[in-house]
Amino acid sequence: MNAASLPNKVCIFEVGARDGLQNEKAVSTQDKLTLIEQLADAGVKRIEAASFVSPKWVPQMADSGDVLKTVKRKQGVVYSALTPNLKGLELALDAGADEVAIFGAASESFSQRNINCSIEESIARFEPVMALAKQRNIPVRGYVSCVLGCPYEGDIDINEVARVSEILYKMGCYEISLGDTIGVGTPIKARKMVEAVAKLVPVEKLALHFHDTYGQALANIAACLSTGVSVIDSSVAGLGGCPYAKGASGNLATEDVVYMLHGMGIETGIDLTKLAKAGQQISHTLGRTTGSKVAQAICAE
Ligand SMILES: CC(C)(COP(=O)([O-])OP(=O)([O-])OC[C@H]1O[C@@H](n2cnc3c(N)ncnc32)[C@H](O)[C@@H]1OP(=O)([O-])[O-])[C@@H](O)C(=O)NCCC(=O)NCCSC(=O)C[C@@](C)(O)CC(=O)[O-]
Repeated sequence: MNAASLPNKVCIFEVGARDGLQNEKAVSTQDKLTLIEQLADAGVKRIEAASFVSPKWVPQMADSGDVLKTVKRKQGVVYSALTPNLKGLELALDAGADEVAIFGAASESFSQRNINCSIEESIARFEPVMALAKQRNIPVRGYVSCVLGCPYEGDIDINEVARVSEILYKMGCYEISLGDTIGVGTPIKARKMVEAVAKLVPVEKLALHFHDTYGQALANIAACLSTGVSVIDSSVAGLGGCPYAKGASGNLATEDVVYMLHGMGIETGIDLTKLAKAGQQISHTLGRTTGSKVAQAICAE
Protein backbone atom coordinates (compact mmCIF):
# COMPACT_ATOMS: atom_id res chain seq x y z
CA MET A 1 0.00 0.00 0.00
CA ASN A 2 1.43 3.37 -0.99
CA ALA A 3 0.99 5.88 1.88
CA ALA A 4 1.00 8.81 -0.59
CA SER A 5 -2.22 7.55 -2.18
CA LEU A 6 -4.12 7.38 1.13
CA PRO A 7 -6.50 10.15 2.23
CA ASN A 8 -5.37 12.48 5.07
CA LYS A 9 -8.83 12.45 6.57
CA VAL A 10 -11.74 10.03 6.60
CA CYS A 11 -15.27 10.91 7.61
CA ILE A 12 -17.05 8.28 9.68
CA PHE A 13 -20.78 7.95 9.00
CA GLU A 14 -22.03 6.29 12.18
CA VAL A 15 -24.93 3.89 11.59
CA GLY A 16 -25.11 2.11 14.96
CA ALA A 17 -28.26 3.83 16.17
CA ARG A 18 -30.07 2.82 12.96
CA ASP A 19 -28.46 -0.10 11.11
CA GLY A 20 -27.27 -1.41 14.46
CA LEU A 21 -30.38 -1.10 16.58
CA GLN A 22 -32.87 -2.03 13.82
CA ASN A 23 -31.72 -5.61 14.23
CA GLU A 24 -31.22 -5.81 17.97
CA LYS A 25 -33.89 -6.50 20.56
CA ALA A 26 -35.95 -3.36 21.23
CA VAL A 27 -33.98 -0.61 22.93
CA SER A 28 -35.79 2.19 24.80
CA THR A 29 -35.96 5.67 23.29
CA GLN A 30 -33.94 6.98 26.25
CA ASP A 31 -31.15 4.45 25.63
CA LYS A 32 -31.07 5.46 21.94
CA LEU A 33 -30.83 9.14 22.91
CA THR A 34 -27.98 8.38 25.32
CA LEU A 35 -26.11 6.51 22.59
CA ILE A 36 -26.57 9.23 19.97
CA GLU A 37 -25.53 11.97 22.41
CA GLN A 38 -22.44 10.01 23.48
CA LEU A 39 -21.45 9.48 19.84
CA ALA A 40 -21.73 13.21 19.15
CA ASP A 41 -19.71 13.91 22.29
CA ALA A 42 -17.00 11.54 21.02
CA GLY A 43 -16.63 13.73 17.92
CA VAL A 44 -18.77 11.81 15.42
CA LYS A 45 -20.13 14.36 12.94
CA ARG A 46 -22.56 12.27 10.90
CA ILE A 47 -25.03 10.11 12.78
CA GLU A 48 -27.81 8.03 11.25
CA ALA A 49 -30.27 8.27 14.09
CA ALA A 50 -33.61 7.06 12.74
CA SER A 51 -35.49 5.11 10.11
CA PHE A 52 -38.97 6.03 8.89
CA VAL A 53 -39.99 2.64 7.59
CA SER A 54 -43.12 0.64 8.27
CA PRO A 55 -43.26 -0.19 12.01
CA LYS A 56 -44.81 -3.52 10.98
CA TRP A 57 -41.63 -4.35 9.08
CA VAL A 58 -39.09 -2.98 11.57
CA PRO A 59 -40.71 -2.33 14.98
CA GLN A 60 -37.34 -1.41 16.53
CA MET A 61 -37.43 1.89 14.61
CA ALA A 62 -41.04 2.83 15.47
CA ASP A 63 -39.90 5.60 17.85
CA SER A 64 -37.80 7.36 15.19
CA GLY A 65 -39.91 10.53 15.36
CA ASP A 66 -39.43 10.80 19.13
CA VAL A 67 -35.70 10.13 18.82
CA LEU A 68 -35.14 12.94 16.32
CA LYS A 69 -37.46 15.36 18.07
CA THR A 70 -35.90 14.93 21.50
CA VAL A 71 -32.21 14.27 20.88
CA LYS A 72 -29.95 17.00 22.33
CA ARG A 73 -28.38 18.32 19.18
CA LYS A 74 -24.73 19.17 19.00
CA GLN A 75 -23.72 21.96 16.67
CA GLY A 76 -21.96 20.73 13.55
CA VAL A 77 -23.44 17.23 13.77
CA VAL A 78 -25.74 15.97 11.02
CA TYR A 79 -28.60 13.73 12.19
CA SER A 80 -30.02 11.62 9.38
CA ALA A 81 -32.77 9.08 8.74
CA LEU A 82 -33.74 6.37 6.26
CA THR A 83 -36.79 7.17 4.14
CA PRO A 84 -37.94 4.45 1.71
CA ASN A 85 -40.85 6.44 0.30
CA LEU A 86 -42.71 9.75 0.42
CA LYS A 87 -44.48 8.86 3.66
CA GLY A 88 -41.10 8.21 5.28
CA LEU A 89 -39.73 11.53 4.04
CA GLU A 90 -42.76 13.45 5.34
CA LEU A 91 -42.31 11.88 8.79
CA ALA A 92 -38.57 12.60 8.72
CA LEU A 93 -39.16 16.24 7.79
CA ASP A 94 -41.72 16.59 10.55
CA ALA A 95 -39.21 15.17 13.05
CA GLY A 96 -36.46 17.54 11.89
CA ALA A 97 -34.02 15.20 10.12
CA ASP A 98 -31.05 17.14 8.70
CA GLU A 99 -30.71 14.72 5.83
CA VAL A 100 -32.33 11.52 4.64
CA ALA A 101 -31.38 8.39 2.73
CA ILE A 102 -33.13 6.31 0.12
CA PHE A 103 -32.08 2.69 -0.10
CA GLY A 104 -32.03 0.48 -3.15
CA ALA A 105 -30.24 -2.72 -4.06
CA ALA A 106 -28.19 -4.31 -6.80
CA SER A 107 -30.13 -7.56 -6.28
CA GLU A 108 -33.74 -8.03 -7.40
CA SER A 109 -34.48 -10.62 -4.72
CA PHE A 110 -33.10 -8.48 -1.93
CA SER A 111 -35.04 -5.46 -3.17
CA GLN A 112 -38.27 -7.49 -3.05
CA ARG A 113 -37.60 -8.83 0.45
CA ASN A 114 -36.33 -5.56 1.87
CA ILE A 115 -38.67 -2.96 0.41
CA ASN A 116 -41.33 -5.08 -1.27
CA CYS A 117 -40.70 -3.95 -4.85
CA SER A 118 -38.36 -4.50 -7.78
CA ILE A 119 -35.27 -2.37 -8.42
CA GLU A 120 -37.07 -0.42 -11.16
CA GLU A 121 -40.17 0.08 -8.98
CA SER A 122 -37.95 1.33 -6.17
CA ILE A 123 -36.41 3.94 -8.47
CA ALA A 124 -39.91 5.13 -9.39
CA ARG A 125 -40.79 5.31 -5.67
CA PHE A 126 -37.67 7.38 -4.99
CA GLU A 127 -38.56 10.06 -7.62
CA PRO A 128 -41.13 11.90 -5.47
CA VAL A 129 -38.84 11.56 -2.44
CA MET A 130 -36.04 13.27 -4.36
CA ALA A 131 -38.42 15.96 -5.63
CA LEU A 132 -39.77 16.87 -2.18
CA ALA A 133 -36.32 16.70 -0.58
CA LYS A 134 -35.01 19.09 -3.24
CA GLN A 135 -37.89 21.47 -2.68
CA ARG A 136 -37.18 21.40 1.09
CA ASN A 137 -33.41 21.64 0.61
CA ILE A 138 -32.72 18.35 2.36
CA PRO A 139 -29.67 16.40 1.18
CA VAL A 140 -30.37 12.81 0.18
CA ARG A 141 -27.92 9.95 0.49
CA GLY A 142 -28.36 6.79 -1.59
CA TYR A 143 -27.61 3.27 -0.41
CA VAL A 144 -27.02 0.33 -2.72
CA SER A 145 -27.27 -3.02 -0.93
CA CYS A 146 -25.72 -6.37 -1.87
CA VAL A 147 -22.76 -4.85 -3.69
CA LEU A 148 -20.55 -7.87 -2.95
CA GLY A 149 -23.16 -10.59 -2.70
CA CYS A 150 -26.81 -11.30 -1.95
CA PRO A 151 -28.31 -13.65 0.64
CA TYR A 152 -30.77 -14.93 -2.00
CA GLU A 153 -28.84 -14.71 -5.29
CA GLY A 154 -25.21 -15.19 -4.30
CA ASP A 155 -22.72 -13.30 -6.51
CA ILE A 156 -23.82 -9.95 -7.87
CA ASP A 157 -22.49 -8.49 -11.12
CA ILE A 158 -20.43 -5.39 -10.34
CA ASN A 159 -21.83 -3.78 -13.50
CA GLU A 160 -25.27 -3.94 -11.93
CA VAL A 161 -23.88 -2.33 -8.77
CA ALA A 162 -22.40 0.45 -10.90
CA ARG A 163 -25.65 0.85 -12.89
CA VAL A 164 -27.87 1.26 -9.81
CA SER A 165 -25.30 3.55 -8.14
CA GLU A 166 -25.23 5.80 -11.20
CA ILE A 167 -29.03 5.98 -11.33
CA LEU A 168 -29.23 7.09 -7.67
CA TYR A 169 -26.40 9.58 -8.19
CA LYS A 170 -28.01 11.06 -11.31
CA MET A 171 -31.33 11.32 -9.44
CA GLY A 172 -29.58 13.75 -7.09
CA CYS A 173 -28.14 11.69 -4.22
CA TYR A 174 -25.12 13.62 -2.97
CA GLU A 175 -23.35 10.42 -1.89
CA ILE A 176 -23.70 6.73 -2.71
CA SER A 177 -23.05 4.26 0.09
CA LEU A 178 -21.98 0.83 -1.18
CA GLY A 179 -23.37 -1.84 1.13
CA ASP A 180 -21.81 -5.26 1.56
CA THR A 181 -25.03 -6.16 3.34
CA ILE A 182 -24.03 -9.69 4.33
CA GLY A 183 -20.31 -9.08 4.74
CA VAL A 184 -19.16 -11.68 2.21
CA GLY A 185 -16.67 -9.48 0.33
CA THR A 186 -12.92 -9.97 0.27
CA PRO A 187 -10.30 -7.27 -0.43
CA ILE A 188 -9.56 -7.68 -4.15
CA LYS A 189 -13.24 -8.16 -4.98
CA ALA A 190 -14.17 -5.10 -2.89
CA ARG A 191 -11.59 -2.93 -4.61
CA LYS A 192 -12.66 -4.07 -8.10
CA MET A 193 -16.26 -3.25 -7.22
CA VAL A 194 -15.35 0.26 -6.05
CA GLU A 195 -13.25 0.83 -9.17
CA ALA A 196 -16.16 -0.28 -11.37
CA VAL A 197 -18.59 2.09 -9.64
CA ALA A 198 -16.05 4.93 -9.72
CA LYS A 199 -16.14 4.79 -13.54
CA LEU A 200 -19.74 6.04 -13.38
CA VAL A 201 -19.93 7.96 -10.08
CA PRO A 202 -17.10 10.26 -8.91
CA VAL A 203 -15.09 8.36 -6.31
CA GLU A 204 -15.29 11.28 -3.84
CA LYS A 205 -19.08 10.75 -3.83
CA LEU A 206 -18.77 7.13 -2.67
CA ALA A 207 -18.91 5.68 0.82
CA LEU A 208 -18.10 2.15 2.00
CA HIS A 209 -20.69 0.34 4.11
CA PHE A 210 -19.22 -3.05 4.91
CA HIS A 211 -20.73 -5.57 7.28
CA ASP A 212 -18.31 -7.81 9.13
CA THR A 213 -20.02 -11.20 9.01
CA TYR A 214 -16.91 -13.02 7.79
CA GLY A 215 -14.41 -10.73 9.57
CA GLN A 216 -13.28 -9.15 6.28
CA ALA A 217 -14.59 -5.61 6.59
CA LEU A 218 -11.42 -3.97 7.91
CA ALA A 219 -9.28 -5.67 5.26
CA ASN A 220 -11.78 -4.66 2.57
CA ILE A 221 -11.66 -1.03 3.69
CA ALA A 222 -7.86 -1.04 3.79
CA ALA A 223 -7.86 -2.39 0.23
CA CYS A 224 -10.23 0.34 -0.98
CA LEU A 225 -8.72 3.37 0.77
CA SER A 226 -6.28 4.23 -2.00
CA THR A 227 -9.09 4.39 -4.59
CA GLY A 228 -9.92 7.85 -3.21
CA VAL A 229 -12.92 6.90 -1.06
CA SER A 230 -12.91 8.90 2.16
CA VAL A 231 -16.28 8.17 3.79
CA ILE A 232 -16.77 5.00 5.81
CA ASP A 233 -20.00 3.77 7.39
CA SER A 234 -19.55 1.85 10.60
CA SER A 235 -21.46 0.89 13.69
CA VAL A 236 -20.28 1.48 17.24
CA ALA A 237 -19.61 -1.82 19.04
CA GLY A 238 -20.32 -3.58 15.72
CA LEU A 239 -24.04 -3.42 16.50
CA GLY A 240 -26.66 -4.91 14.28
CA GLY A 241 -27.21 -6.64 10.98
CA CYS A 242 -30.04 -6.52 8.49
CA PRO A 243 -33.52 -7.90 9.24
CA TYR A 244 -33.85 -9.05 5.59
CA ALA A 245 -30.44 -10.75 5.40
CA LYS A 246 -30.53 -13.69 7.80
CA GLY A 247 -27.25 -14.35 9.57
CA ALA A 248 -25.68 -11.03 8.54
CA SER A 249 -23.79 -9.60 11.48
CA GLY A 250 -23.33 -5.94 12.25
CA ASN A 251 -21.33 -3.37 10.39
CA LEU A 252 -17.67 -3.07 11.00
CA ALA A 253 -17.21 -1.70 14.55
CA THR A 254 -16.48 2.04 14.47
CA GLU A 255 -13.85 1.66 17.20
CA ASP A 256 -11.92 -0.84 15.06
CA VAL A 257 -11.91 1.27 11.91
CA VAL A 258 -11.04 4.46 13.83
CA TYR A 259 -8.11 2.68 15.52
CA MET A 260 -6.86 1.43 12.15
CA LEU A 261 -7.19 4.83 10.49
CA HIS A 262 -5.45 6.69 13.31
CA GLY A 263 -2.66 4.12 13.20
CA MET A 264 -2.27 4.82 9.47
CA GLY A 265 -1.99 8.55 10.17
CA ILE A 266 -5.49 9.26 8.84
CA GLU A 267 -7.55 11.73 10.88
CA THR A 268 -11.18 11.13 11.86
CA GLY A 269 -11.73 13.80 14.54
CA ILE A 270 -13.04 11.08 16.88
CA ASP A 271 -11.96 10.50 20.49
CA LEU A 272 -11.48 6.74 20.58
CA THR A 273 -11.75 6.40 24.37
CA LYS A 274 -15.10 8.22 24.49
CA LEU A 275 -16.29 6.20 21.51
CA ALA A 276 -15.34 2.91 23.18
CA LYS A 277 -17.25 3.98 26.32
CA ALA A 278 -20.37 4.69 24.23
CA GLY A 279 -20.03 1.23 22.68
CA GLN A 280 -19.56 -0.42 26.08
CA GLN A 281 -22.67 1.27 27.44
CA ILE A 282 -25.00 0.26 24.60
CA SER A 283 -23.56 -3.29 24.66
CA HIS A 284 -24.28 -3.42 28.40
CA THR A 285 -27.84 -2.21 27.71
CA LEU A 286 -28.22 -5.02 25.19
CA GLY A 287 -26.75 -7.53 27.63
CA ARG A 288 -23.86 -8.54 25.43
CA THR A 289 -20.16 -7.91 25.00
CA THR A 290 -19.03 -5.29 22.52
CA GLY A 291 -18.33 -6.56 19.00
CA SER A 292 -15.24 -4.32 18.83
CA LYS A 293 -11.87 -5.88 19.58
CA VAL A 294 -10.37 -2.41 20.01
CA ALA A 295 -13.04 -1.44 22.57
CA GLN A 296 -12.40 -4.69 24.47
CA ALA A 297 -8.69 -3.86 24.59
CA ILE A 298 -9.23 -0.23 25.62
CA CYS A 299 -11.73 -1.13 28.32
CA ALA A 300 -9.39 -3.82 29.70
CA GLU A 301 -6.56 -1.27 30.15
C1 LIG B 1 -40.85 0.25 2.07
C2 LIG B 1 -42.05 -0.36 2.79
C3 LIG B 1 -42.74 0.69 3.65
C4 LIG B 1 -43.02 -0.86 1.73
O1 LIG B 1 -43.99 -1.66 2.35
P1 LIG B 1 -45.35 -2.00 1.63
O2 LIG B 1 -46.12 -2.92 2.52
O3 LIG B 1 -45.06 -2.47 0.25
O4 LIG B 1 -45.96 -0.53 1.52
P2 LIG B 1 -47.37 0.08 1.50
O5 LIG B 1 -47.20 1.43 0.88
O6 LIG B 1 -48.36 -0.89 0.91
O7 LIG B 1 -47.73 0.31 3.05
C5 LIG B 1 -48.04 -0.76 3.94
C6 LIG B 1 -48.24 -0.20 5.32
O8 LIG B 1 -47.04 0.42 5.79
C7 LIG B 1 -47.28 1.81 6.06
N1 LIG B 1 -46.10 2.56 5.61
C8 LIG B 1 -45.64 2.65 4.36
N2 LIG B 1 -44.54 3.41 4.34
C9 LIG B 1 -44.31 3.80 5.62
C10 LIG B 1 -43.30 4.59 6.22
N3 LIG B 1 -42.32 5.13 5.49
N4 LIG B 1 -43.35 4.78 7.54
C11 LIG B 1 -44.35 4.24 8.29
N5 LIG B 1 -45.33 3.47 7.76
C12 LIG B 1 -45.30 3.25 6.45
C13 LIG B 1 -48.51 2.17 5.27
O9 LIG B 1 -49.16 3.29 5.82
C14 LIG B 1 -49.32 0.89 5.39
O10 LIG B 1 -49.87 0.84 6.69
P3 LIG B 1 -51.27 0.08 6.97
O11 LIG B 1 -52.27 0.76 6.09
O12 LIG B 1 -51.05 -1.38 6.61
O13 LIG B 1 -51.50 0.29 8.45
C15 LIG B 1 -41.63 -1.57 3.66
O14 LIG B 1 -41.17 -2.56 2.81
C16 LIG B 1 -40.59 -1.22 4.66
O15 LIG B 1 -40.82 -0.50 5.61
N6 LIG B 1 -39.37 -1.75 4.46
C17 LIG B 1 -38.25 -1.36 5.29
C18 LIG B 1 -37.30 -2.48 5.43
C19 LIG B 1 -36.14 -2.01 6.22
O16 LIG B 1 -36.18 -1.07 7.00
N7 LIG B 1 -35.02 -2.71 6.01
C20 LIG B 1 -33.81 -2.41 6.71
C21 LIG B 1 -33.15 -1.16 6.19
S1 LIG B 1 -32.22 -1.40 4.68
C22 LIG B 1 -30.72 -1.90 5.23
O17 LIG B 1 -30.55 -2.15 6.40
C23 LIG B 1 -29.59 -1.93 4.27
C24 LIG B 1 -28.66 -0.76 4.44
C25 LIG B 1 -29.33 0.58 4.11
O18 LIG B 1 -28.21 -0.65 5.79
C26 LIG B 1 -27.43 -0.90 3.53
C27 LIG B 1 -26.78 -2.29 3.56
O19 LIG B 1 -26.32 -2.72 4.62
O20 LIG B 1 -26.78 -2.91 2.51
